[in-house]
Amino acid sequence: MWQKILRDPQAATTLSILAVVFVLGALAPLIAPHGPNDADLGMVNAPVGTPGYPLGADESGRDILSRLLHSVNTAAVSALIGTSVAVAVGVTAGLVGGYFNRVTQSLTEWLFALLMTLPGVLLLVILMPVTGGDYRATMFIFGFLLAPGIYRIVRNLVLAVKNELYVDAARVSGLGTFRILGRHVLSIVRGPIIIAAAFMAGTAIVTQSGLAFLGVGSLEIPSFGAMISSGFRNLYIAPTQFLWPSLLLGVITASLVLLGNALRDTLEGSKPKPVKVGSGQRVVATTHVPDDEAPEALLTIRDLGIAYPGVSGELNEVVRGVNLSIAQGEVLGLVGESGSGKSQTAFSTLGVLPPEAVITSGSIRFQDREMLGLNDQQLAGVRGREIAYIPQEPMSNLDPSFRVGAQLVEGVRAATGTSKADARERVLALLDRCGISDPERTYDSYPHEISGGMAQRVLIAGAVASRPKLLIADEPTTALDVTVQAEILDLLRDLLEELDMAVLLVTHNFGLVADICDRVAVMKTGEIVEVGDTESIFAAPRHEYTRMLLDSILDEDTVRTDPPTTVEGATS
Ligand SMILES: Nc1ncnc2c1ncn2[C@@H]1O[C@H](COP(=O)(O)OP(=O)(O)OP(=O)(O)O)[C@@H](O)[C@H]1O
Repeated sequence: MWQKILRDPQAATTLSILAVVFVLGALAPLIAPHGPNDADLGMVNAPVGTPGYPLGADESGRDILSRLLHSVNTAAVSALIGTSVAVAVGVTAGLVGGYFNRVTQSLTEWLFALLMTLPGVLLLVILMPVTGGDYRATMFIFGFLLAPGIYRIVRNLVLAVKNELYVDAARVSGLGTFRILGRHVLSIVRGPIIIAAAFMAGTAIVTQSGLAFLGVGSLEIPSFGAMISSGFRNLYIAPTQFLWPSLLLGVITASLVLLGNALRDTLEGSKPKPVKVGSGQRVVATTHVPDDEAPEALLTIRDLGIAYPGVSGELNEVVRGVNLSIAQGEVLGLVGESGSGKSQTAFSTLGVLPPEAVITSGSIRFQDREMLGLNDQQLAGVRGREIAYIPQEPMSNLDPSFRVGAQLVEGVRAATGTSKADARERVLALLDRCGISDPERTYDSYPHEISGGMAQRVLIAGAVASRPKLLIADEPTTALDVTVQAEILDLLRDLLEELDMAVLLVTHNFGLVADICDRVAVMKTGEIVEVGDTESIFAAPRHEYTRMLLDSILDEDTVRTDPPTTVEGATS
């Protein structure tokens, strides 16, 4: 995290400025020529450059440079107290209010809503008799007034994260509440808290200065506010008295705000981004590749390279020099171990790689049209119409807020432009065709009301609705149980015959490959190692890795006694 922050020019510059200012402040007792309150009546309103008074002296003959240096310390202490109290109170209440039961949630919410209604600066002025004018006590109270900002951030993040599967997994693995909060929840809120703390430090400094400007607090304490107030009174006699503290206060608060912005860019930008449809993909490749493919090829992938930036910005290729082609009506199986690059290859064809992905080389031609470099609008004309997609996890591809029918109708209307009534008829017929026994009921159901197998049938119905020329199926049966897998497989086989679609089938499942694929491409660590028709790949695999994959198929009739086969570079 620190490496990332320091590599950002804005963060590095503002951090350096703040470090220099606050170190000078800390050294004030050693380097300041005078005490902050040492007055010399002979030096009243001494101009800039007076010997011993480089920035001049104020209306009481006090050295402005010395007071500035000591004021930095007052600002630092104010920021430290205000921010620490806000973070401690806000984080604790946010964790408790977000994680525990409804009563605790309502109680903390009510308390913090009440806190937010209090008039901040006015309250601090009113409480002066309580604080005795001590700016530290004032900043302590101000920390409570800042806490709702942190509380809201933490509470919302906790509410979002507490029902995640990994938090459930931690719970069932026996971790106590505080371990879960510390390990799984606090790590999520850390970034946003750091960002908010930077902004709050600036707010605390400005508020303390504002109070001092108004004369709230001890006159003995050197502070930017008190200096600005004194300079203000002398504005026409000695304008620079007003300039120096204003300038330094401006530099400190601007640096804190810019630092907060830079932290937000670096820390929030570092969160893993989900795959986004329509986010476009960055292509740095020259997409012109000699077209030596057979004219009947529907999809031709040539020399495809996909990379992701590593921690220090270097590109790591996860797909290299991939060549594939699929003819009209052909079913091509793309097999390989987990992480070999199958899904990346499929996603690049659909134009849905994550935004950080970079296509480093190659070309993807679909029906003689180059797909790489198309913008989202151009891709939208192809996706869902001519190229359709069936995902691995059907449930996560259906929006839980809408009924199944409404989601399918939306897709059909976008692809075909038919009326709502026609689209409904078509969807009901498709659901029926895809083996859903009560299409009307499924049409009116929410995703959580149907089973995984039904959800996959729904998505298959949606995918084939526009009679696409190419279907990309990413492990379409993996998330389903064995009997449902067989039914879905039957359905796919029937639909392929009926619609004469080409299919790119990404799978681990050799049974599925043997059943419906005409040809197979085998991928290993980002490269295609073997391509051939299904029969010859099964009968006589040429590559050692293909043999290893085939040898790993479980045989139901034989009890395996041999040790697992391995090849260099393959993971188990
Ligand atoms: N957003 C990402 N950032 C960095 N690397 C990524 C990202 N997405 C995928 N990869 C890497 O790309 C490689 C190929 O991933 P891909 O999902 O294509 O594998 P796969 O063969 O489909 O695996 P599986 O069968 O498990 O889905 C993996 O090493 C993975 O770590």
